Amino acid sequence: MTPVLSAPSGTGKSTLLTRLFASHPETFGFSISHTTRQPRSGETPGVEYHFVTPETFESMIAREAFIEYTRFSGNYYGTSIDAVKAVAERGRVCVLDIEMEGVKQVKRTGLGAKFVFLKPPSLEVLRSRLEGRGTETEESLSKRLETARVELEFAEVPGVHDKVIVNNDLDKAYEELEGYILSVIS
Ligand SMILES: Nc1ncnc2c1ncn2[C@@H]1O[C@H](COP(=O)(O)OP(=O)(O)OP(=O)(O)O)[C@@H](O)[C@H]1O
Repeated sequence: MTPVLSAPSGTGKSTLLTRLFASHPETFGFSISHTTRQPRSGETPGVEYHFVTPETFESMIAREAFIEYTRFSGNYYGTSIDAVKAVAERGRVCVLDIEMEGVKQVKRTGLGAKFVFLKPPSLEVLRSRLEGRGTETEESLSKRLETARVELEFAEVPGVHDKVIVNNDLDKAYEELEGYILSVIS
């Protein structure tokens, strides 16, 4: 059973998953995604992401190396089959951290998955979190907010997600996420 966590960018997936993995270091493992975006300061190739060129990424698409991939804000992001296998080979549960298009693709693969959607309290709060993180330009901020609107609409479709958690109070959201994920993997 693979837990899949999705959310609009900036909702708090990385924050919550970092906490989940730190609390249960023996249980979980991140699959390392591929991306064509530039590393941000403090990011190490092969740790947060495998940073690759668009040419390399497209050759991986052609040989069907990805479980899911998306083009977002002008860059590709994808989860390779090998990256997920690498986690299982270490005896860990792989939690997939992906966005809406990835959710649709994983649904099509027939991979045994439980879909958890993390929801921002509102689009206004999401905007201020993205601004507070200090990683966005005005242009990338409005792109992310527009994408978020579409993702929130998709999340309303009945049956798409097995669990919806609103990330308002971080500690409460964490407890809900931890409780749910531990229950589906045991
Ligand atoms: N419950 C919360 N209350 C207030 N701030 C929060 C909360 N959860 C996360 N944040 C803050 O919101 C910002 C975005 O969180 P984070 O980087 O974890 O989002 P993300 O969903 O992983 O985004 P991306 O998909 O773009 O990587 C961070 O600065 C984080 O500290």
